[in-house]
Amino acid sequence: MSKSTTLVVGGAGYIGSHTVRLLASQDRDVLVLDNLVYGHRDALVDDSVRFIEGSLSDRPLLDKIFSENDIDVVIHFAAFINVGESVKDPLKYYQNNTADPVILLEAMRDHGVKGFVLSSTAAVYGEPVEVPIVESHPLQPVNPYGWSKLMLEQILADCDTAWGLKSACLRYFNASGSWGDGLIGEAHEPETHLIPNVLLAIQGKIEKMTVFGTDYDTPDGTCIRDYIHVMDLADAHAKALDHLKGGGESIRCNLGTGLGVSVREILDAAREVTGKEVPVEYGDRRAGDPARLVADPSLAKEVLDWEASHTDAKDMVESAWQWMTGPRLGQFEK
Ligand SMILES: NC(=O)c1ccc[n+]([C@@H]2O[C@H](COP(=O)([O-])OP(=O)(O)OC[C@H]3O[C@@H](n4cnc5c(N)ncnc54)[C@H](O)[C@@H]3O)[C@@H](O)[C@H]2O)c1
Ligand SMILES: O=c1ccn([C@@H]2O[C@H](COP(=O)(O)OP(=O)(O)O[C@H]3O[C@H](CO)[C@@H](O)[C@H](O)[C@H]3O)[C@@H](O)[C@H]2O)c(=O)[nH]1
Repeated sequence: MSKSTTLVVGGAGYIGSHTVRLLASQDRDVLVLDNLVYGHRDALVDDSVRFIEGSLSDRPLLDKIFSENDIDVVIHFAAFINVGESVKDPLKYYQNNTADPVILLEAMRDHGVKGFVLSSTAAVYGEPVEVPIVESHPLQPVNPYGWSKLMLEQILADCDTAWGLKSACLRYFNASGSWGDGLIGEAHEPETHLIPNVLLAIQGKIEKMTVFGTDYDTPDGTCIRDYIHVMDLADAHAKALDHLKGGGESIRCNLGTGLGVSVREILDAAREVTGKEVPVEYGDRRAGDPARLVADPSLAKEVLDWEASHTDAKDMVESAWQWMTGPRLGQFEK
């Protein structure tokens, strides 16, 4: 297998920085492009990783990058990720998550780069008609964020037909946890995700966390999600990279544990891990939240020989807590 360069777009973000660190630890040549709108330069902890600050829509910059490097696969993490914001400001999402990546794809086509790994999402399925969710489940997103990703999946399929672009669309469920040494972890601003908000409330960094809805048709009335450890996601990207470098066909698969965990179960896990009470209030449902999102992860096992190694919700919470109490206290400087 050749040691060509992997371009990681959005590699200074949460999932990207963990994947970049894993790839670097495997002695792979990695170049990160990130405009740092939400990412952190400090999240790239390996000196061997080259970094360029810039946007995926900057065609002259892309031409320079593809001309000067022997890039065979692009891993594309860069996107806006806030579902609620996508409902209020859909064009922001369609521009950055769907339209701008077309510029990246045009540059790839023109420079003969034919491998693409996409951060897709469980949001492409919308309100599930059957759980666990298999990849053949109807694709009916219920928000612009989900549509922005689904449209990009379709664009990738069309590029395969037209010029042989091979893609791996990885539909993540709920990313969580950290590298584990406190140097990198989840640092979204604003933070909307459940596990970090629970831990921020425990630390007193936010006054309290709100449970969005207790009247769902689930055993304890709160929403059920499939929490997948960020290191398992990173591992799946390494495997997807090998799949594409080895001449594999385009694939689309779920990345989850296959296990559903409720919001209340996350609160219990947080109490157990930290030994502290969670300052919590019980509020209304958040618009657009399906009651249950749980992956059937068998296809990923079949096509990538990948499966989650962390399956206990307590592990995910403990790992997030390690980041928030580690040397950087859950914060990047820049
Ligand atoms: N976090 C989750 O639970 C989750 C679940 C499913 C899918 N995803 C997808 O995974 C990907 C990564 O998510 P994350 O949680 O790491 O988000 P993140 O915001 O931490 O990372 C995204 C990175 O992309 C960069 N970026 C955004 N637009 C850019 C542009 N135009 N040019 C260059 N860089 C740009 C940001 O600066 C940031 O560093 C996203 O595509 C997201 O939709 C995330
Ligand atoms: O302060 C909070 C935050 C969340 N929740 C609930 O916790 C669950 C998980 O929410 P969150 O952590 O915000 O993740 P999701 O909304 O499930 O979305 C994540 O997971 C999806 C895939 O399942 C991806 O598409 C999204 O990008 C990613 O943000 C949901 O039931 C929320 O209602 C709360 O009760 N209180």
